[in-house]
Parts: sequence; structure tokens; C-alpha cells
Amino acid sequence: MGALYSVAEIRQAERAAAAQLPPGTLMQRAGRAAARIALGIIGAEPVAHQALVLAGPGNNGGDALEVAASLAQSGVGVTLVQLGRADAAGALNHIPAGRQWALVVDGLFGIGLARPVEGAARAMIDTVNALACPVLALDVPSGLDADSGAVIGPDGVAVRATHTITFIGDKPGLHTLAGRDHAGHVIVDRIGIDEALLPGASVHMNEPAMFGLAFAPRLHDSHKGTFGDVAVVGGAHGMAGAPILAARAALLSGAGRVFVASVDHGPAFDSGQPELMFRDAASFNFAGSTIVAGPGMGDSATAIRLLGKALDGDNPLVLDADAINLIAASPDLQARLAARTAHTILTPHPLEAARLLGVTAGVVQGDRLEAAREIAARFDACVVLKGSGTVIAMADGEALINPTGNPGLASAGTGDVLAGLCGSLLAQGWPARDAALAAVWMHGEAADRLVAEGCGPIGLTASELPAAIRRVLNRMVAERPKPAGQPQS
Ligand SMILES: NC(=O)C1=CN([C@@H]2O[C@H](COP(=O)(O)OP(=O)(O)OC[C@H]3O[C@@H](n4cnc5c(N)ncnc54)[C@H](O)[C@@H]3O)[C@@H](O)[C@H]2O)[C@@H](O)CC1
Ligand SMILES: [K+]
Repeated sequence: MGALYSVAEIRQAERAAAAQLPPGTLMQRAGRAAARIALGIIGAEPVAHQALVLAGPGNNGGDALEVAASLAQSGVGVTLVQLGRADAAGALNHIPAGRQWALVVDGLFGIGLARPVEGAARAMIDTVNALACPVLALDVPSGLDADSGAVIGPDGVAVRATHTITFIGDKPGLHTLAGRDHAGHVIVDRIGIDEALLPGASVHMNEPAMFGLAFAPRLHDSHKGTFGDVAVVGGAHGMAGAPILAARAALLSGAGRVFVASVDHGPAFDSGQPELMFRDAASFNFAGSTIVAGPGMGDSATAIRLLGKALDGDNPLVLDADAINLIAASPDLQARLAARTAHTILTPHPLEAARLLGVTAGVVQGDRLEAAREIAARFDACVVLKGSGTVIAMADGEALINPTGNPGLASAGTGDVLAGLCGSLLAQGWPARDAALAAVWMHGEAADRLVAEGCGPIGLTASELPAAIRRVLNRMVAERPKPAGQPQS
């Protein structure tokens, strides 16, 4: 279910399978499977269409030759351009200018990509990316690292595909960092390889099946005390909005009582959400509350003292934004975080993660899975590394990549909403893993629904998310999977 494999794991399975089969079998299967997808994209009457097939020097190019042959057999007019069979200018001259292609098939490089794409191949990729037609990438969009989702090279290029058919198993790089923009719709084809040849995956896609059992319908005989208290600690001078966004998200996702504990003189109430209660953080009694620390918290002595108190306590805790920066700057706070035993979720963006690890944001983005896992292990906490294809990692090495969400979330305050949502689920008794997985998935799904309604991605605001999250959450509860043994309704 949604397993993701590293290039090394795919290579191992491929070797084991190839050893039991006549030479070329897997490549033929890959080519035929891709040709079926290609014909589906081209649609009715393939005879009327022209496809451009680009073949590289390795086995990815071999797959492309198989696709070209299959398409030609189906009557599609195929123009085949082979890299390595021509010099740069020659190869490009083989791409007839001005022709209307029904489809481009990208078989330049797959998992054997070893260095930045330059010269003729780079020029081909630039040409393909300027075309308006569908592009089907074989295995991996050429130029993209299948493990990390990075475009290889300091100034690299990669094919922007509308579809990617990926072979043997799905790969993390298709779903995180630049992966989502380059891979388009991903189709996995096992090319007949026995699943037993693949190792147990430690990375998965984040899907409702991963956390859906945690949704519970509410009993009639319940009261607000049943659903926990959330206290958002933040709101330094000029940053009062951040904890309000987190608090609104906590309230609208079902927390019983929600407090904003301001580190500075905060507002007396939220006219848009008068159910929220405002307190002075310095004198607030946090006993029994799930704490969300960080939104607009600043770096004052009060903020540091309150953060230390939150780390030392046994309240479930979400650490975001300034709380993460303060921890990154203090070995003492780091030790207190690592010593915690209660549920803890950290929600860094790449720069905050880099500060925690003492590296650059580039290093974090170069291997998002590893960065998230390392923070989780170091602090024995659940880590949500935000960005396109958010990574959620646990201290035991389990990692997941989230498929929901869109560029509308790249705007001020959406992280505050996510932190509040995580806190709300913790307050309602969810374990940290399930709370983080569900919060990240629903946050993205809510943004996707808002975009479908025309409220983004351009101009989507964080304030719109809590109500959309509430709709997603109630639907998830209504449609939740029943535990094994109970009748599914
Ligand atoms: N080996 C097998 O049994 C199978 C392989 N398959 C396909 O084979 C691919 C892997 O094949 P390969 O290992 O041959 O690797 P690739 O075909 O992905 O690329 C390796 C080739 O490209 C060259 N190369 C790498 N980076 C380059 C760059 N930046 N610029 C110019 N040349 C570069 C290498 O020198 C080598 O010739 C998979 O992605 C998949 O598409 C599939 O057919 C399934 C079965
Ligand atoms: K490719």
C-alpha cells in the first residue's frame, strides 16, 4: 500500500528478477506497459497521431525503443530521436520544428542518471519543456533524482512530464521537492516482478488508510471536556495573528476549549472567533492542556522561559516556527526536548530543519527523508518537514510523503494552521504519529478543495483553511474504515 523504494532497493529487485528471466524480458514488459499508457493518452484513432520518442544511452533508452516499436505497430506515426547516436546539433535537428505532437515519450535517463544533464540532452529537455503536448516520462522524468526529488545539478534541468509510468515500484523522488512538478500523474507498473523480491518498505505515501482508524464518531453523551484543551503559546508584539490562526484551526477541528496564551500583551478576544479565550502566558496554568508553542512567539526572555517550561512538562506538545528556532539556538533546550516522554510533534520548514541540524537548507532539501528522520531520531519526536511533498518521520525511522496540498499553501499563516490542527488532534487523545499524518493530509486536502472551488492557489489565505479542514474532517469521520471484525456500513 503506497510503498516507496529507493533506487538501490529497485536495483536489487530488478537484478533478482532478471536472473530468473530471459534477457530483455523486463525491458519488453516496461516498453509494452508504457505503450499502453501512451495509447491511452493519445486517445482514439492513434493512426492520425504523431509521437516523439526520445531515447537515451542506457536501459531507459531501451525502454523507449520498445515503446516506439509498440506505438508504431499500433499505427502511431513515431519520430525516434536517440541521444548518443548523433551530436548535439544532429540530435536536435531530428526533432522536426513546428510539428504538432500528440505525445512526447521521455526515455532519456531513468534511475541511472549520474550527473547533471548537459549538452544535447539538456537542449532536448528544454525543447520538450517548451511544448504544450502531453509528456510521458519512462520510470523517472529525465534529470530528476528518483530518491530525493531534486533536479540534479546546481543549475540543472529535468523533463516536466504530465504523466510518469514508473517501473517495479514507486519512488520517493516522484512525490517530494521538485518531484510533483516534474512527474505529473504517476502510474506504477510492477512489470510482473514478484512483490516478494522487493524489501519491506520503510517509506510510504501518506494515505487515509495509514491513520483512518483514529477517526471516531462522537458519542451523544459527551461534553467539551471530553475533547481536550489546547493552549497556543505565541503572539509576540506585532505577531498576534499567528496564534489566532493556530487556535482557530484547533477549535474548528474539534478541540474542547482553546486558549491563546500570549507572550506579549495580546488582544482581549478574537471578533471573528469569539469562542477563543485569551490569557497572559506568564500567569496561565497549562496543566491538562496540549501546548502548541511557537506561532509568532518571538525570541524574548519570556518566550524562552515558557518554552523551557513546556519542554519540561508532560503535556502533549507541538513545536513550530520560533519555538524551533529557539531550540536550534540552545543546546540546553535541545537536551530538554530529547528528554521528553510525552507526545511531541515538530513542524519545521526546511530552513528551521536546517537550523536544528546545523546544516544549510540546501542539505535538508537534498535529502528530505533523511533530514526528517535524523531530527526525529535525535529528539525522539514525530517530525513534519513541510514543503511540496511534506515528509513525516518517526523516531524509529518510519517515513511518509504526503500527496495532498498545492502551491496555495505557500502563504503566510498556513503553518500556524497546521500546528493548531496537530495540537487539536493530540488534545483529543490521538497519538503523535496518527495526529501528524492526519493533520498533514487534511490540511493539504482542505487546500485542494478550496482550489477546486476557485479559492486558490493564487490568493488562498490561511484564514480560509480551518473551515475547509472542518469539512474534510467530518467527512473522514463519516467515511472512516471500521476496525477489522466490525461490519462496514
Ligand atoms: N535493467 C533492467 O532490467 C531494467 C531497466 N529498466 C530501465 O532502465 C533504467 C535504468 O537503466 P540504466 O541503469 O541503464 O540507466 P539510465 O538509462 O537511466 O541511464 C544510464 C545511462 O545514461 C548515462 N548517463 C547518466 N547520467 C547522464 C548525464 N547526465 N548525461 C549523459 N549521460 C548520462 C550513463 O552513462 C548510462 O549510459 C530504468 O530507469 C528503467 O527505465 C526497465 O527496463 C526495467 C528493467
Ligand atoms: K525518463
